[in-house]
Amino acid sequence: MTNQNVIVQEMGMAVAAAVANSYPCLPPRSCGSAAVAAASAGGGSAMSIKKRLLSSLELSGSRVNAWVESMKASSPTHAKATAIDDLNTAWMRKHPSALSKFEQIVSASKGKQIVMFLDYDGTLSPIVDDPDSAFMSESMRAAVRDVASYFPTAIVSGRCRDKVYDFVKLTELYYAGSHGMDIKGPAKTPKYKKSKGSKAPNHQPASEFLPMIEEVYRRLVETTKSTPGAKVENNKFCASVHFRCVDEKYWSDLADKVKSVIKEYPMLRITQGRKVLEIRPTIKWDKGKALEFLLESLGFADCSDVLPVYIGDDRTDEDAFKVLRDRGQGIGILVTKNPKETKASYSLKEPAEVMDFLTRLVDWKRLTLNDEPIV
Ligand SMILES: O=P(O)(O)OC[C@H]1O[C@H](O[C@H]2O[C@H](CO)[C@@H](O)[C@H](O)[C@H]2O)[C@H](O)[C@@H](O)[C@@H]1O
Repeated sequence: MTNQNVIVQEMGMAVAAAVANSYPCLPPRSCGSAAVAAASAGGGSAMSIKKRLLSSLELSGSRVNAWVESMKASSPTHAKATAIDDLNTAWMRKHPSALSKFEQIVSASKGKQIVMFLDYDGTLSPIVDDPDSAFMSESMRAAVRDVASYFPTAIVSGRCRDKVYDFVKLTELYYAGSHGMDIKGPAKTPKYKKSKGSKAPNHQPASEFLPMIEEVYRRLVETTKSTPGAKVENNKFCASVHFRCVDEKYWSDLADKVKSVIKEYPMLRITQGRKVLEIRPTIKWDKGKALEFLLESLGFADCSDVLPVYIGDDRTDEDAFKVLRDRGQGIGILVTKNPKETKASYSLKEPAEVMDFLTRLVDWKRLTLNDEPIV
């Protein structure tokens, strides 16, 4: 892994840089400079120079338009803004808002059981500097509780299961912590009708890595303690090294420190999240596998009458979006304010929109249940 691909960049910055680099900086010399030269050559007062300059510009007709367009394009702010707008529009066409396409989404669920999968950080709680303070709001908790009373609902997080449970505090949910490597079913029996063949899903496919992760966590804490702002989190079956509060000038150095520890553990790999490096076992298990495992445990393996809906904001959620694409089943929704390469079909801008979406889903479900004939 090179320094470049371990240094974490949020996508918006990368897009802006690409846009800035792909635009010319100067207008064509011929139009503007010819007009100025003509004006200066004639001599005279500032006013007459301005008049002649204007008439020269008027006379040039289409060339003037070209110059103005070129000037606009060369203005860094305008060029960037226009190009970013174009990118946003094209991206939104490919990944429309799940709120504006709500009807389309619910009509895809006709005759199917929705199963809801929710990432935690950046999806149910806003991104904050201190990972220990990433609380979810009471209103979000209420929305998730309501959703879980109608649809099987799982939280799928990079955090260890206990920690994410401490934030969410809802016993009726399924939890898949450590990027899906620690799965547990609801402590409280959910209200919705369970499907035939569903079984309690307790699964820890990376349990033999526990001592190794513990050791690596301690070594990472030791190795990174000299980097101001660095923070290492023990997520049980994986560890996270946070860059968010580290000055960018130390990012390469911090990434090197992480690599120097991990190179001694060939059974571990490094993946990237939002200003975080995640150290995890090389086993073929991720959020996508967790989604498949949960669907199977819920009795929906190889079923056509299920509609998994996965909402997440991070690179690690892409494994789940990919599974949905490959199955040709379900709906992936990426939470992002900036265009990003993704396998998700829809988007939402931020956790507040996620809450709106969940609330609308519950309202829609209540309405459809009221519409059902009483027998
Ligand atoms: O799968 P997730 O539930 O999204 O967990 C992924 C990581 O999320 C947390 O880190 C991120 O959120 C922090 C709090 O907002 C933020 O400070 C950090 O920069 C983000 O990367 C969590 O702390 C990690 O352990 C998770 O792996």
